[in-house]
Amino acid sequence: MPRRVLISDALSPAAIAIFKDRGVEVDFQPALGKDKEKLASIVGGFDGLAIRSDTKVTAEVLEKATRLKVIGRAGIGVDNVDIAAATAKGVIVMNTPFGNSITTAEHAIALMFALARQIPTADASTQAGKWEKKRFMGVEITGKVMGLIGCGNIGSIVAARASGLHMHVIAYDPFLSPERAQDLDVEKVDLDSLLARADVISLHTPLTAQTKNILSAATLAKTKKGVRIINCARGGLVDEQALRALLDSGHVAGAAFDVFVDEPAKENPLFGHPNVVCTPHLGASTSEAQENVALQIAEQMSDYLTRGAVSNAVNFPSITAEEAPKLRPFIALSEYLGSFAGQLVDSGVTKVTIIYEGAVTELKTKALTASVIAGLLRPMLADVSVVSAPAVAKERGIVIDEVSRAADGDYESLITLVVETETEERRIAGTVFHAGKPRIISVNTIDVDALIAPAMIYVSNEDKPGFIGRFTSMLGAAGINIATFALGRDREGGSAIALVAVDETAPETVLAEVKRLPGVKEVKALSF
Ligand SMILES: NC(=O)C1=CN([C@@H]2O[C@H](COP(=O)(O)OP(=O)(O)OC[C@H]3O[C@@H](n4cnc5c(N)ncnc54)[C@H](O)[C@@H]3O)[C@@H](O)[C@H]2O)C=CC1
Ligand SMILES: O=C(O)CCC(=O)C(=O)O
Repeated sequence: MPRRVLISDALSPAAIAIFKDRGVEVDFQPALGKDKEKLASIVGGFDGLAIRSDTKVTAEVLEKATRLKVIGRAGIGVDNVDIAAATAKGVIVMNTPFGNSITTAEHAIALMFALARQIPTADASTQAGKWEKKRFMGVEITGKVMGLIGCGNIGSIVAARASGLHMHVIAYDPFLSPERAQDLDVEKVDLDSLLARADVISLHTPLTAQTKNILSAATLAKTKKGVRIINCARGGLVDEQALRALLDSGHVAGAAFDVFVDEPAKENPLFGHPNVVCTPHLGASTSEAQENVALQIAEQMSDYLTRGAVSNAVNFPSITAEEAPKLRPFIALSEYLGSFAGQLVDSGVTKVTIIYEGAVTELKTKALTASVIAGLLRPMLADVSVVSAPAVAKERGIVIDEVSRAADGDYESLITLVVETETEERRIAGTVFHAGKPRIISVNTIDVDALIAPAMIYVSNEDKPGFIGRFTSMLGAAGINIATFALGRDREGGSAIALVAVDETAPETVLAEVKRLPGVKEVKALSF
């Protein structure tokens, strides 16, 4: 079935051609994001949803998105997507972290000049025929201190532009390393120093619990008199009421805001002040940036939907289109190992250790670990997916340990899964041979060599003569055809296992009969 993508915001039409070239069907409805009900009513028909900031992908929308595999945000901030709900549904959320950074940094600089020279009000006054030269006395930018709160992609571009304007740039960003600060020619400072020293403060952080109201009444009170404040990042970083009070008192000389606590902002505490300049979330709105992000998101989404490549996902590790085919058989193996263990354990899983050995360690083991966990949890939770599994496991307090080491045996690549529950430990190992077929090569440290089949029977028994004959006759008498039969034992007369592929699932009654055979310790029907 062809993959279908819904574009529900005003993305550059350049995206459409990319989707079509890659064989993905597109429905372009640029105003749909503003109509929550209509979006929810049609989203169920699509594998991908491409958005900007108007579309709010809430848990309610995701509830209806029964076929959705990927949400692509043509831009940076993904705060209009309920990531936790998307992850829980196994939907990948990807963004384009760099495509609009330059444009947004340029907007911050444009707003700084608009404030310094009062360009919007001077323009309105001049065009009204007033010629008020005395009213619009500005300030020079050269030699002033630019204080950046957040110095990531956009903040560092603003830093470079501000340095070019002969400003002295200081930055407060706990995650900015001293080396990076030095490379950027930025002085790393604490927040209080920034507040005390900056002539212009520009915010460039995401909105998080730590950054919400980072400029509050208390911190704004520590700013230098005459400071100008620019917010091109996210509404909510600045307490708008507190800022208005300081604009009214004259402590803050000007504020330029592109983003607001409530958007679209129809009313706002900052509106109407003569020293305030506002734009309607235009930071990313240049034709260059919009083309960049539209092309990039269309490529990323198509690559995921048609080739399994994952890039710039906020809820899954990246996998390139070249890696995807190499990973695929190991993803299958990982899911089988997890599923095998999940079908064997009877009580709550407490810890999962996955040991990667040999060539497989070169692959994206995070994706393999997610696949193991998905396989493990699926027998208990039907809806779990590779994307949601790690979060679900964490929610349930399952400890996940990943170990990578050099090959130490007969296999080029080996994955061993150890699952601990309150009462037992299970250990299952597998590999992928050159033909790409996953195989189970040991169960509870007993060597075996079994291909995986949709229906299997696992038996653990004492290694005594007569068991195999009785077991196979029992299956034959029940009309169950054996496809393949793999045996293993730890030593003569010790513990043995059988992994039998059958053409149809063995009924409980047959399993109960097998269980009654002398020396049988455990019997399970497995399905993959
Ligand atoms: N107005 C618009 O149209 C646009 C707005 N944006 C927004 O701009 C913001 C910045 O984007 P990028 O630079 O690409 O993000 P980024 O992730 O590259 O940089 C964010 C920086 O904030 C820092 N940070 C995080 N918590 C902090 C804290 N508590 N205090 C100080 N610094 C902290 C991080 O260490 C990081 O260096 C985002 O919120 C994004 O959504 C992005 C594009 C367009
Ligand atoms: O798409 C837009 O216009 C908004 C861009 C934005 O805020 C972002 O990329 O974080």
